[in-house]
Amino acid sequence: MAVTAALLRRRALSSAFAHSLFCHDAYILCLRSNSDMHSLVNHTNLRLQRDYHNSGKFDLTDMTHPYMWYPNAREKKRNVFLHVGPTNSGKTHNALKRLEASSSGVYCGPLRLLAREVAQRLNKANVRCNLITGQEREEIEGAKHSSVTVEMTDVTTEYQCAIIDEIQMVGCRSRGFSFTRALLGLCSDELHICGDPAVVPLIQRILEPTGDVVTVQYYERLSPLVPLKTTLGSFSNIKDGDCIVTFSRRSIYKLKRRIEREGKHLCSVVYGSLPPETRTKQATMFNDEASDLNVLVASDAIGMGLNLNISRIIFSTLEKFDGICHRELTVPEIKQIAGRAGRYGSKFPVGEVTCLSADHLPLLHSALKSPSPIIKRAGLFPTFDLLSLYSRLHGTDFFHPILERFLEKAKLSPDYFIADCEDMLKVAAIVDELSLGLYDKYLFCIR
Ligand SMILES: Nc1ncnc2c1ncn2[C@@H]1O[C@H](COP(=O)(O)OP(=O)(O)OP(=O)(O)O)[C@@H](O)[C@H]1O
Repeated sequence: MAVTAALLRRRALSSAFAHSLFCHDAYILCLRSNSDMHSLVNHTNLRLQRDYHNSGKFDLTDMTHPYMWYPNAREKKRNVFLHVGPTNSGKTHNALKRLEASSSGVYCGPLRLLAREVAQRLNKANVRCNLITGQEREEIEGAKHSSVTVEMTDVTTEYQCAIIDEIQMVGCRSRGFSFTRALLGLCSDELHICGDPAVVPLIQRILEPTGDVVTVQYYERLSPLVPLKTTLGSFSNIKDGDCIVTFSRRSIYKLKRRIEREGKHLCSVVYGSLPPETRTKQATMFNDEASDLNVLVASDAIGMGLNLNISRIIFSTLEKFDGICHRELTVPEIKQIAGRAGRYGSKFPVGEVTCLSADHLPLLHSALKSPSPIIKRAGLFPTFDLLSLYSRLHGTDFFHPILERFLEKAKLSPDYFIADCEDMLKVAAIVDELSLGLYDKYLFCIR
């Protein structure tokens, strides 16, 4: 009770404090009166530095030039290679070859499982490689390479070679900003970016003011992918190498039981909230010809980049709950998931795709034929430096009011959108109850 009362008192104090701070809108600063902030700015942000030198003022909420947030990267003229094409076209393979041959480097991917796959590949090729994700940290002595989930990208270390995989996720409303941060901030001589061709014009526009040299390489699919004219029909038609895709844990286990009841197959399961070791084990057992688990039931967690021995993808539905509402899968999502079938070099050189319900066949076929819609904007979120300066301007370490106010005032160029911060604001309200520094609060919110 006492703890709750203290927390409530603190929250009330925090909002009263925030209100008094924000009654007058003081986000245009004159730095001459604050040498401490001046030195912080000089060390952190070229844009602020330039505006300060021009006029003695800056607007902290001006996010129109995010490429200037990363002075280390801007000191380099990076050679950027955009590897774009359909799934299973060898984009990541070619980029990884460069990473393996480099003296230092980093792979930044969208999934823990993918980061693990790359770390294993490099270590197997005698290139020592750390694995760093939000949940795991496996450091290898003497390693000059790391494989990380994109949120863990280190924009302060210098690399010879860096990879950002599945760059089309730059347009994702909740995670896109981490891809933008890696894209603008990685301090690497060579930067390889892999993904869907729908993102090319946006990346070219975003990188235009950086001085980077951008080369685009287009790829073709290495093995055929055949959309079937008929549905699965009966569960007795399930065969080795099939992967049934569905979008809730409940239906994953329901389908697994349904298939195993036929008595012909045992199923591995892969979905996002499985602990990483379990997920890796399930994927490995499905890939292992000696294992009895020869059918996979999975969520869209298998959709990106993973190399699994899948012969046929069977969509149990083409709708999913995306955290806000039930909606139809998008064209890129359908193509991405379907593209897992018939991976080049796997046991099944030709991939097939179908679904359980005949009602879904027309959408499946048309999606596989359509180009992905062009991605027009990239996610953006203020750096810690900006929020830290903003909080010091307002003299508070309460993260929620700072973030809320900053986002309200933020100014962006047309190539960017501000990340969906609903969840971050919820986390900010909780971490404001704890005795943490602003940096820890920031990390809690963005990872
Ligand atoms: N030149 C090659 N030699 C041997 N194997 C290759 C070659 N190119 C690609 N592969 C293999 O083909 C499979 C698909 O390649 P890769 O993962 O690079 O495709 P991708 O275009 O990045 O696909 P996605 O977009 O689905 O991630 C991988 O198993 C990869 O190792």
